[in-house]
Amino acid sequence: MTELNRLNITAAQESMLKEYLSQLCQANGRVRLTGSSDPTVLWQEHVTDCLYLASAVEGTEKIIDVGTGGGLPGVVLAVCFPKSHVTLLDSQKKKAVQLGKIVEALELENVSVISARSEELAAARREEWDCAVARAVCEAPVLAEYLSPLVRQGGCLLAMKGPAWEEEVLPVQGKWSALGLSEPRALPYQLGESARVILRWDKVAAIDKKYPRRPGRAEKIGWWKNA
Ligand SMILES: C[S@@+](CC[C@H](N)C(=O)[O-])C[C@H]1O[C@@H](n2cnc3c(N)ncnc32)[C@H](O)[C@@H]1O
Repeated sequence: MTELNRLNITAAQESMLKEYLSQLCQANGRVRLTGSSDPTVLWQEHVTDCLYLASAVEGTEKIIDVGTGGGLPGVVLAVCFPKSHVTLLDSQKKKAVQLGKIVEALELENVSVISARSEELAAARREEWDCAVARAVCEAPVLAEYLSPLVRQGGCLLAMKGPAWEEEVLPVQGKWSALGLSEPRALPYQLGESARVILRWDKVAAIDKKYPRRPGRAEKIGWWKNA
């Protein structure tokens, strides 16, 4: 399999991302937005990681980052692609409030911050985005149920995953069409010592009207059990 490359950024983008990390560390003192508050660790393990995703979404107009927390990967994508519009979504209001302040301080005009669960947003703004991305939110099958109702037919879903990704997708093999999706494709890359992948599903058909289900149903009753 061909390895994914990290997106090359300009000096101006690098300096904006460093400013983002500085804002993130300050905000972390108010609300826990990310595990580490060390800018070097955040750069090496978080921003660098998201730059691999960036090479997979280049050219996409409307992106939504579901479960964005402190803005990862969405803020990195917004800095890399000023012509794209990036929606940052998190169910925790206190995180969204702090993230809104970071976005304002960075003067990022191509970003919206929304506090809601993905199921609520998808009910109101069904299949509106070209691409939905997520990092460290939940296992792939549940995540796909969150993301698919937000994405238009012809768009794609991208999930950043560690080495255990195969265990997550195996039980659902051959069933993804129930969510209007192709079988997932793994785009591998290496982050330091860690073998990682971006899982990509193409949205090949409109999703059934029963999705999104009510908030919380996706974790309780796996969609694939009846598919
Ligand atoms: C572990 S954090 C990951 C944050 C960030 N993506 C990162 O890589 O650092 C997961 C976030 O997903 C949010 N989340 C979980 N399920 C969600 C849903 N259905 N809709 C919106 N946000 C959700 C949580 O509130 C939490 O902030």
